[in-house]
Amino acid sequence: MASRHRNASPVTAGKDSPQPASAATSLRLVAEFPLDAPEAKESVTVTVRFRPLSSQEVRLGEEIAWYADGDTIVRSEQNHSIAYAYDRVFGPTTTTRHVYDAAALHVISGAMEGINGTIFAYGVTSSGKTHTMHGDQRSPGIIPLAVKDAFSIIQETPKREFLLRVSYLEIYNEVVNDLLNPSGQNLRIREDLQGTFVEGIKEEVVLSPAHALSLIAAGEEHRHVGSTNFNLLSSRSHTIFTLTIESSGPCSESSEEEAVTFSQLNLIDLAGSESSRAETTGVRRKEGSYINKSLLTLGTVISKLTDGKATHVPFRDSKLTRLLQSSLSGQGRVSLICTVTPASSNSEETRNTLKFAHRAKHIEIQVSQNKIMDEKSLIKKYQNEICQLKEELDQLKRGILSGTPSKDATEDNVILWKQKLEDGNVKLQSRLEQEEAAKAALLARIQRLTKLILVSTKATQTPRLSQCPRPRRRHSFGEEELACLPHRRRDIVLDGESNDLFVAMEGFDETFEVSSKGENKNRKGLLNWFKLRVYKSDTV
Ligand SMILES: Nc1ncnc2c1ncn2[C@@H]1O[C@H](COP(=O)(O)OP(=O)(O)OP(=O)(O)O)[C@@H](O)[C@H]1O
Repeated sequence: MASRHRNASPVTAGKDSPQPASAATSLRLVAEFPLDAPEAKESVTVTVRFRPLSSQEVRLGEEIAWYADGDTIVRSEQNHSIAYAYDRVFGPTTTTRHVYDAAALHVISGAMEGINGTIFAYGVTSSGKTHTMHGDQRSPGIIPLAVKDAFSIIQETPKREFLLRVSYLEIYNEVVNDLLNPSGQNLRIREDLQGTFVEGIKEEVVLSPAHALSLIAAGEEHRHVGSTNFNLLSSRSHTIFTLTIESSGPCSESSEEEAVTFSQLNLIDLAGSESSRAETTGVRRKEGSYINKSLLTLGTVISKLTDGKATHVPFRDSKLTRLLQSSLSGQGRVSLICTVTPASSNSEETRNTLKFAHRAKHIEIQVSQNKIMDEKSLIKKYQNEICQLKEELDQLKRGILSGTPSKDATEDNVILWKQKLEDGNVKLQSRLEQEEAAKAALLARIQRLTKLILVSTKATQTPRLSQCPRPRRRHSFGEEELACLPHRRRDIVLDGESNDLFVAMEGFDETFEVSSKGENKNRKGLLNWFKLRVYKSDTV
């Protein structure tokens, strides 16, 4: 698969400039799945995003220490010969949409085709990580933009069926907590042939962007956030939002052996690395030391991966690096967005971030499409069950019909049949009732399973849907678009039936109930705006 992003540009001169890339190490895990496409080598996409000086920094008379010199260079204001080069550098006025297009879009579209993807924001506290990953009402972040695009891609891909699941966790003081399930605390990280995973984490099948984002918003309620000297709403934990994508041809058309395409997209908002000036006492200091330790381990892992000689990479030294192991080992696309502040008071921290970013550029990754050949995939399980149930339903209907008089039945037969009933043939009556009940149960099961599988409505657009403007990636993430996405409703017509089935999003209202409870003062709440919109517009 062709690389869709730029390679590292050469670094400009300067005593502080990083050295040319050493031989990059690729420790790719062996994929369990057979691959039908040749693997392509890429490097991690590394971008740097400046935030503007805050009003407080302006008030304090802070000066600019680092600045974006064109599209790919970060330069020191004090010493112009010190400069670093990246795939892209975004100045303080760049919108998140712009960052998304350059740093995230290729990862999301790859994930929809079966290539694992990881995007993470790294930077000191208050440099703009959460602003970049989550965003706010005026400027949606990479997570909502990615979720929306994933559903748009499904809409643009007729003749393929998708199943999307999400999970959302935080690593707080080296403990993994499930943000979608408050009782899922201190979860264990396990390993199998496919890599590391969190045991017992809740995964929710999602039916629409609104559904997925309402789950994130609910999860945000549980995230650890606190006030520090530098940020009133500082993230005190790392969070990983995972979108698991399965897709395959439709059940009826796919042969038994057809593989399912499977991938995971990890969207990570790291807690900010903290300087010793950051404070503090008690809880905040403890949190800070855990955050720094895990980020230090991340830095060490990246150094080892890129120095070409390392025999041991200490993935196991922190929960964060353990969970990122397969991504950092080169399995799937990785995009690192380093957020920095131009402020002179943070000059040294910014330089450290820039060095970290530069090292990460030399990680080599292999891009390949994952396929599952067996029945492990959930989508295959559902598809097969739907086919089987439809067959059973057919048989049942044929059985019922054979027990009832046909149109062509002779008058004598009809009389005889009626006679039997009138004579109190209770057995036949109850068999009919039982079969009707079984038929209804089968139908209900088919409906429940079918609505979990997402398909493009392009081939079967109803007039109501086609009146809605088609979602386009370039639009802002508005209420109207969410309301008009096709995934809120799925019409299915079963053989011999003409049921127009409306999808009631099971669990959605319930989840929303939870997330729409009163405001949590501590919560960063950047997705709160979203919930309010959903509440108004998304009643299915
Ligand atoms: N690119 C930007 N444009 C405008 N405002 C920004 C930008 N980046 C960050 N900000 C603002 O700066 C403040 C701090 O940003 P944010 O909370 O995203 O930092 P953070 O890196 O996530 O911090 P922490 O690690 O402490 O959680 C917020 O008020 C945010 O709105």
